[in-house]
Amino acid sequence: MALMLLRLRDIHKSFAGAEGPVPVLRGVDLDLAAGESLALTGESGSGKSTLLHLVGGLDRPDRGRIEVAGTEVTALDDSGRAALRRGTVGVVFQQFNLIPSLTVGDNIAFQARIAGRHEPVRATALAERLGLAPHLAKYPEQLSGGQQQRCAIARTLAARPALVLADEPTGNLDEATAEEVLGAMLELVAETGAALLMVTHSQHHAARMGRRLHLHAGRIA
Ligand SMILES: Nc1ncnc2c1ncn2[C@@H]1O[C@H](COP(=O)(O)OP(=O)(O)OP(=O)(O)O)[C@@H](O)[C@H]1O
Repeated sequence: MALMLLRLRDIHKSFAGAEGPVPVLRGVDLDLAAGESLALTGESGSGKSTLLHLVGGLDRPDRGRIEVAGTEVTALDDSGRAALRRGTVGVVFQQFNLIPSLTVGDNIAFQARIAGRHEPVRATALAERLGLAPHLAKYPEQLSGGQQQRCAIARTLAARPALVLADEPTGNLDEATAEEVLGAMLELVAETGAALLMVTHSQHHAARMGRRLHLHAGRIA
């Protein structure tokens, strides 16, 4: 049986509103096995990014249990969750969070170095695959938004995380480039046997993923 990389049980999350807590997630269950790719869709404000933040250990649920690769994230302290993000979970968020003082090449290698998995040959191949080879010596501010987005994707994948979380990773790209980058992501994730959980607004992109779940009214519809 494939290793279960992600298991969510009865996840609840509210945020403070003017008239008391506003529930965003109201009992989310989800399983994702190694090698699977899952598209998470749902209208704007339905809680997709919130769910990714909880899985990535960037925030805590009010209730429920999150397990990543057999580790109960909900039981970890801040440093435990940071260690999980260094070693096991790779995140590509809407904000690229590239390091301005590092070249594109060093940005790509950064996460892999921290995880102790930097392989220059792999990093170069990734850069070529994502159309970044001519830009490796540049700095992030010299790249277009789409190139920065691809750099953030390369940085995450270079570290070979077991679970990749991506929030609209192709949102800044034109349709043709988005298609290509999504294809590359799916192949690269499949190559390493990782699991991919990706938020997308594109039904077309969702259809290219192994499974699709829709978030509505705080639950998986
Ligand atoms: N830190 C926060 N504090 C207060 N409210 C928040 C916070 N984060 C998210 N919310 C609220 O929770 C709801 C869900 O937000 P979230 O960003 O998860 O939605 P989303 O489905 O990812 O939306 P989009 O598709 O527009 O990115 C929204 O109503 C948002 O205003």
